[in-house]
Amino acid sequence: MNSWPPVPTEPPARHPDAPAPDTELPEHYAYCFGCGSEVEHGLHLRATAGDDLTVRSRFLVTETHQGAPGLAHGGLLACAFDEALGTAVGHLLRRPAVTGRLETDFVRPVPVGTVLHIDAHIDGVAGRKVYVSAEGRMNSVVGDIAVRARALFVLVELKHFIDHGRREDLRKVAEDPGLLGRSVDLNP
Ligand SMILES: CCCCCCCC(=O)SCCNC(=O)CCNC(=O)[C@H](O)C(C)(C)COP(=O)(O)OP(=O)(O)OC[C@H]1O[C@@H](n2cnc3c(N)ncnc32)[C@H](O)[C@@H]1OP(=O)(O)O
Repeated sequence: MNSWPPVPTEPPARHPDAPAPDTELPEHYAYCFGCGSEVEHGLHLRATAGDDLTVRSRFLVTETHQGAPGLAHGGLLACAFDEALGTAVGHLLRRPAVTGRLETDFVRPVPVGTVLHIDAHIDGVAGRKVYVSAEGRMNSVVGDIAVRARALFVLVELKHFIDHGRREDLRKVAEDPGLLGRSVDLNP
């Protein structure tokens, strides 16, 4: 395996206002496919702040997440890891960021009905680049590893979302700010 992080990094610092360990984290956007409560067949990931630079997420694989009969779709598993890794960056650093690169190793098939326990860890920061990794275990925090993932998130300004987001969705959020879970500082 290639070395990780792939470039020299600084040790990341947990933001002083990051949620305390064991805090249940709110969804970051009600219409997010990964965590949003308004997306009927979304992934509905739930996450808890861990110690230091970690976040622990749970994802129940349902029959709407199948790729082969009775088995989770790999792309949806990648989505769950994108969400879990992004949640760690958002809540622990409290800075807006987007996924620049995501790699996944699918180690075991994941049957419908499995709860994946995803432990994400911020590994290093280099300028705007944040390197994060995670392991997903089957049905328990000490279960067999089913998926491993590593990602680069890139810190962005809020302007990124305003410039690129669809107008009608931005308007909806402006009218009902409660749709955003406020994981990050909007005026850092
Ligand atoms: C709580 C929140 C949970 C959220 C979970 C879900 C997260 C998501 O799914 S986000 C949506 C998916 N991602 C996107 O839409 C991002 C689309 N891409 C972009 O907007 C841009 O390419 C973006 C912002 C990543 C980078 O663009 P830009 O701001 O111009 O910066 P740029 O200079 O190109 O890159 C910054 C650094 O990252 C590096 N980088 C960017 N992309 C990559 C990549 N794919 N691989 C390796 N390095 C990369 C660049 O080389 C550069 O490095 P350096 O600083 O050493 O020169």
